[in-house]
Amino acid sequence: MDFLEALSRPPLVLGVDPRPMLHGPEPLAHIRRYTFVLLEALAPRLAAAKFQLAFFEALGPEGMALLWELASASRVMGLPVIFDGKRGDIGSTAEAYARAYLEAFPGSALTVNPYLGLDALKPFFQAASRTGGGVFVLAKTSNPGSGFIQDLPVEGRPLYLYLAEALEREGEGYREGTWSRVGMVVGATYPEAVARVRERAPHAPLLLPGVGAQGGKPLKGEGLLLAASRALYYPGGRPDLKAALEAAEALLKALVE
Ligand SMILES: O=C(O)c1cc(=O)[nH]c(=O)n1[C@@H]1O[C@H](COP(=O)(O)O)[C@@H](O)[C@H]1O
Repeated sequence: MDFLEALSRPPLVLGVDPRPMLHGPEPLAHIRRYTFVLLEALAPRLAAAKFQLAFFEALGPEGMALLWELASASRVMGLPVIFDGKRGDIGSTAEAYARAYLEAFPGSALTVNPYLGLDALKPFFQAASRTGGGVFVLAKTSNPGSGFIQDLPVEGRPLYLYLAEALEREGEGYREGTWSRVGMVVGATYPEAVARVRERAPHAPLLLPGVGAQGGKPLKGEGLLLAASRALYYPGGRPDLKAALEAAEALLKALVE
């Protein structure tokens, strides 16, 4: 399955950011069961599942084994997998990150950090091209302090728009029809930034995290993938299958109608 097919699925992304303290005396076993059931129930209603690597890394080697298992299961269910790792390094190391998360682990797409420059992003784009995957480059992040660097003025516009223009140009070489494999992350907490990035980068899939727990509201539009982690995975602050399904339906209703 090509990652770009995610753009024609329902525009909701389930963030899987497991907190072991919420899962009782045998947290890994409970996280495995809960996530499997949730994925099975929601797979046809989602664009993708997004696994935040930090939460699995924090569980040690067993956490990484669980990540592999859950991501593989998602792919078997026909659900694209976004690994949220915000990776970025010099080109030769970026190649290893790309192999790790777009090939060795069954990722369809990976979030990456642009701080090192375009040469350091290229290995990710090339890997995505090889694997039928996607890359989401951080443009305007959802956190309150993202403007410290990302809003700095560059030739009359904020840095994140300068970046969006450069990535739209770069992404042209990785475009298949309407959509490029070079996407961007823009926080749903900054709807005006989403509109400005979309204007400058009409072919970039945009991943919009920050819905719910961070105060972001559902935003509709072509190529926008709305991501929620706590609001979907822990509605009411804890694992709750029924409430999670209801939360997904409510978000989908707001997105599709
Ligand atoms: O790349 C991301 O997914 C991301 C980018 C961003 O700007 N803000 C952001 O919150 N995220 C991730 O999206 C998830 C948000 O979690 P919730 O606030 O629980 O929905 C976390 O896994 C964050 O690491």
